[in-house]
Amino acid sequence: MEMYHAVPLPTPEEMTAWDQATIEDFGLRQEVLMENAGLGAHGVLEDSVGSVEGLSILVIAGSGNNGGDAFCVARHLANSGAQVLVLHTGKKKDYRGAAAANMRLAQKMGIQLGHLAKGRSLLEFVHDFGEPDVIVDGLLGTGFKGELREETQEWIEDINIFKSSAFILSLDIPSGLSGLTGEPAPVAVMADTTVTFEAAKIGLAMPSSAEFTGDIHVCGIGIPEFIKHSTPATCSMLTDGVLDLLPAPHPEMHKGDAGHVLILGGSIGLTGAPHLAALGAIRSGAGLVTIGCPAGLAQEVKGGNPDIMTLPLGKGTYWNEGMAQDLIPHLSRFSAILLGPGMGRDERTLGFLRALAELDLPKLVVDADALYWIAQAPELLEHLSTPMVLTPHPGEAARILGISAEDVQADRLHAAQDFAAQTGAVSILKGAGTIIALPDGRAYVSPFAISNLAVAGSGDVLGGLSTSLLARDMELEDAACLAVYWHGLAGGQLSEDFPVRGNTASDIANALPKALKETVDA
Ligand SMILES: NC(=O)C1=CN([C@@H]2O[C@H](COP(=O)(O)OP(=O)(O)OC[C@H]3O[C@@H](n4cnc5c(N)ncnc54)[C@H](O)[C@@H]3O)[C@@H](O)[C@H]2O)[C@@H](O)CC1
Ligand SMILES: Nc1ncnc2c1ncn2[C@@H]1O[C@H](COP(=O)(O)OP(=O)(O)O)[C@@H](O)[C@H]1O
Ligand SMILES: [K+]
Repeated sequence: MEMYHAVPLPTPEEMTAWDQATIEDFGLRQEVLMENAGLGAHGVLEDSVGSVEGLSILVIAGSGNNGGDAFCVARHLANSGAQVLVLHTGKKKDYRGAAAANMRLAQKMGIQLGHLAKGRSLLEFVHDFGEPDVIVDGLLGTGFKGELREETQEWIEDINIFKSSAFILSLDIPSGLSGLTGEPAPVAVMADTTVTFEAAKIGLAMPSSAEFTGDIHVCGIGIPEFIKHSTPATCSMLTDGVLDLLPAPHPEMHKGDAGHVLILGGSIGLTGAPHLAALGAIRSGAGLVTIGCPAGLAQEVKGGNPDIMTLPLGKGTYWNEGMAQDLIPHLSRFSAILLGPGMGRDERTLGFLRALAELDLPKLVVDADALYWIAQAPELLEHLSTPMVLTPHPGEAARILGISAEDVQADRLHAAQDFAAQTGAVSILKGAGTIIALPDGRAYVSPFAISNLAVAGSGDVLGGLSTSLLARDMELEDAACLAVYWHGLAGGQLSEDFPVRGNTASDIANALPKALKETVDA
């Protein structure tokens, strides 16, 4: 997929590599990058709070380059007429490079400095300086890893005391937040606005960071595009550019042009799941949609919906090995298969899946109980040799990875990447900030965190939607990205109509076509 459908989300390491290449290979000095960062942050602050003239601004400068940015912003704030106190956590003699240069310039301008040394509290300084109108947080940037040192944790807690009375601007990232996982370690500054330099770091795209970052502004600092392209970030955030991938309908098309989706799922008590998946496929424009299920459940699965066809398999109400044989004469009619919604956990189902895996299948989306069976019988994956998209929620991913769902959630990006590497399939790790991970390590993050999508059957709709895109001959990666984004847009629309939730999964399916009304050119 072309990268203009997504914006880069570098890891802290990748960002450092861009900085280094810019400074060392390209020859743009670090002072220039820092100046751009400082000026940009000053601009973002004035856009947020208006003129800073006469405001009391407390600037916290850590001992690394994030602190250097802070000294630089302090200079521009003082130039704009603010009353500035910079509290620096490093000793003056310990600053290095561009940070040291900016510290000296701030000093030359006569800006008031205070040494926030280990054992000292930020509150002592506030006592003398007065309550700040604004706090600029340049304590820690992307150079921070691991757990916060005790004194740093206390300083962060002190900054947060002013959350309700002062405007807090974090430079690059709220201090204490991991640029990789978006998790506090264990506390982080609660900013009103974060100005992040050149590109949002991957951690800032994780939903867990939202309560700390406030609004995020990305401010270019002059890293040349060719450097970003020659060492691209492994992760990126999907944008609505991904909607351009949707094949445009043709006035003279016939239903066969839009693919025939087969959904294999349904079991006693779980007949709604394949039905909802069918709605997801129909509402995203599949030409034909058929549910294949145990014959005894076909009527229930169809649920009286004339838009859904059924392919009754076998005789009873359970999946079994023989049904794979029943399927053979029909397989050539289908352009893509969704495997698993509501398929159930009866032992005989595994026999069906084993026999199915030996057949020549079209492209597959594997979800729900099919993922459960893959965790029980991992060799299924090797036998299913067709191109596949796997769509686990954190519990399903955990079962296949052999870790807990909490472990998955604690570092969703790595879990998604491990899952894709282990299964060799394009993988959609569902949940707020859904991640699409590819076996080569690349990953896309969805910008949507929307509680209206957190309803039973929402994943089935996504499964049907993903399969309908595959059925239209989209590449796996493109189909997965578009499906996740489109599902998110539908959720966004529902959040306007149902502000306190209460929508159903069918509502999500039904919202799909209209969700594109504003964004796709007719
Ligand atoms: N490298 C560059 O060329 C540029 C860097 N920039 C800024 O520089 C930042 C990265 O700078 P650095 O790599 O110097 O790192 P940081 O300034 O983010 O952090 C390094 C400092 O954090 C302290 N630290 C590390 N782990 C800690 C822990 N567990 N508990 C408490 N303190 C800890 C260290 O003592 C060290 O002094 C970016 O976030 C950005 O703000 C910008 O100025 C743009 C250019
Ligand atoms: N808070 C949220 N923000 C964005 N998407 C969400 C959120 N909660 C759930 N979702 C999405 O809703 C769907 C839920 O799927 P899943 O967990 O498989 O449920 P089910 O099996 O009931 O359909 C997934 O696409 C998931 O990404
Ligand atoms: K910071």
